[in-house]
Amino acid sequence: MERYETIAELRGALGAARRAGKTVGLVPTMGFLHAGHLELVRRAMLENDVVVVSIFVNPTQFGPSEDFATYPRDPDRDLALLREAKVDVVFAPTVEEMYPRPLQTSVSLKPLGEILIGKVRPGHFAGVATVVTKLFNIVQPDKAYFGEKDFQQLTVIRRMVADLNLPVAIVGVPTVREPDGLAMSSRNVRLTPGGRHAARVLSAALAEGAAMIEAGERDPAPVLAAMRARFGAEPGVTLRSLDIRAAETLDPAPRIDGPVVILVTAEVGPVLLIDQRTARPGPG
Ligand SMILES: Nc1ncnc2c1ncn2[C@@H]1O[C@H](COP(=O)(O)OP(=O)(O)OP(=O)(O)O)[C@@H](O)[C@H]1O
Ligand SMILES: CC(C)(CO)[C@@H](O)C(=O)[O-]
Ligand code: BAL
Repeated sequence: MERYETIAELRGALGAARRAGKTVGLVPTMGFLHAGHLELVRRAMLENDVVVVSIFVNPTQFGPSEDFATYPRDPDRDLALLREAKVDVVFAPTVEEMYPRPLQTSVSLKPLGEILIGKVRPGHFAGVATVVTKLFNIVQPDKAYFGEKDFQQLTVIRRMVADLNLPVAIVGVPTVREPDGLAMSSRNVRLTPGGRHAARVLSAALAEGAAMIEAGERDPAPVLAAMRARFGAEPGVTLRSLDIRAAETLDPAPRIDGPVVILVTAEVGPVLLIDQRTARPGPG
């Protein structure tokens, strides 16, 4: 496995692979790897000759009062896991390498990047879209892999790629979960034992909501009410947002007439968790 910190070194190595006719897959991450990331890596390794995993905690997608400084980091463990997974290339740039001077250029999506999580984290998706564009330009992958757990992020990136005709295929990978249903996330490590137990309510409420839709419920109101009641019965968790949206566009879904996604944001102590589940309306 090769590890590069500079864009020039990485480009040199990938140029040789590309001239040899090899396909390149990119898995962008912020490190502190878990089985969810490793599933993205596994998919990428099945579908490409060379796999690049980037590890970069991107400051521009964090708001001033968010957790950039305390975001969990463990580069040595990450490298050991990627070596064990037989990844070809790790790109782990410094902030100075990615942002040698303040950017005057950015990619932002309106309204897609400003709704839902974009409303709670102003500027977040502009930070994500811009750094992902930089990573695409640096690596020039044939395919790039993103988790469905960050459903709005995946939707933003698909739309950006379509709008700007970026020559990369986006692959969405289903959410990897703990045995009790909790979506794996780097931030789970910050949960107290009580918080970890309480956090099961996210996936349990999503399962209940999806089951109602699949059983034929076409009105979002009773689905949202049943899910809110579950959160209400779990004092360790504060529901921050709960939405049912059209799965492809994230447009509001006043009636459930096609595939939808249920999106949850909740606070467990100081830890902000997100989860999602898609559902197709069953015969009502
Ligand atoms: N449980 C999971 N299953 C599948 N993919 C995942 C999972 N968790 C994260 N990913 C994906 O891994 C990529 C890198 O995510 P990131 O490094 O931010 O990890 P994370 O666990 O989502 O961290 P965070 O605590 O910020 O939510 C993203 O495309 C993300 O959607
Ligand atoms: C896509 C990403 C690596 C961009 O910084 C980040 O938002 C993440 O880890 O999901
Ligand atoms: N996985 C999303 C990255 C973030 O929370 O900033």
